[in-house]
Amino acid sequence: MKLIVGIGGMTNGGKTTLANGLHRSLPNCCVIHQDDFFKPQDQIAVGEDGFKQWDVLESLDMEAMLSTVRAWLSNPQKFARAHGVNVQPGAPDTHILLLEGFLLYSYEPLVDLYSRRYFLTVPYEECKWRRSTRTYTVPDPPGLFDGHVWPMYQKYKREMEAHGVDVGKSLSRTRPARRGSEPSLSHPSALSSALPLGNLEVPPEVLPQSLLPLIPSVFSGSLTLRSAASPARVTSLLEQPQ
Ligand SMILES: Nc1ncnc2c1ncn2[C@@H]1O[C@H](COP(=O)(O)OP(=O)(O)OP(=O)(O)O)[C@@H](O)[C@H]1O
Ligand SMILES: NC(=O)c1ccc[n+]([C@@H]2O[C@H](CO)[C@@H](O)[C@H]2O)c1
Repeated sequence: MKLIVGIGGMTNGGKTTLANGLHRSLPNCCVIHQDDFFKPQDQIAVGEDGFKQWDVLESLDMEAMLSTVRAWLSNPQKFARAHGVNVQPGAPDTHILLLEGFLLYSYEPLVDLYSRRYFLTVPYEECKWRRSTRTYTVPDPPGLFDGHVWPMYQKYKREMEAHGVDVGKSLSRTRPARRGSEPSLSHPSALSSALPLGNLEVPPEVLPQSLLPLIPSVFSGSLTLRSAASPARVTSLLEQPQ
């Protein structure tokens, strides 16, 4: 069985931290980071506002990202080996691909491939503060967060909601797969079924509390937290009733 899990959401919501933690904890698990598909700096348009438009879909080479996902789909074992992931001989024949990024659900060819979509958010103030502590390969110019990053986040989230892209739900009950979409996962109704993956031990600092109720429905087996404390600041669309 092949599972593609989206770890999406706003900038600095903790996506990379969570994806890397799950990647370390799960067997036969690969991760693809959307940030690795930014176009070169000289191809990033400058908007009327004077800012380089890093936070729009056109600034990412999404065709290249889709090709990488297709390579995994066509042969997850080979993909895992090529990316230094140990394929565990005793583990069940389940392969997981984590896609991590801030615009995961806005690119039509990918949107129906997910078995599960997560969307991590934190409040505006927390996001702005975290972002101010980060230095990207191209550092943020003054005013970028309020002038570009936050408005684009709101725009894409509104569009995602308008298109009915559900997050945090078993996708066998949500959008039907587009006919003829290639590649597709073999049996959508099987995607939300329990997977015998054995124990998943996740340190609390990488697992927001709000994700706890949902993780076991994707990754069965037992979920162990190494300590009782867990960051509580992460809020999420996941908390919407299903
Ligand atoms: N659960 C958490 N609780 C508190 N802080 C966290 C948590 N997860 C991540 N952080 C902190 O938030 C910041 C951003 O984390 P991370 O790089 O994982 O976010 P991201 O969503 O991948 O961001 P970006 O997409 O902009 O690269 C880091 O400083 C990290 O230490
Ligand atoms: N990774 C990069 O090259 C890069 C350069 C400039 C800005 N960013 C920011 O990354 C975030 C997504 O993780 C976006 O909000 C970009 O602004 C990334």
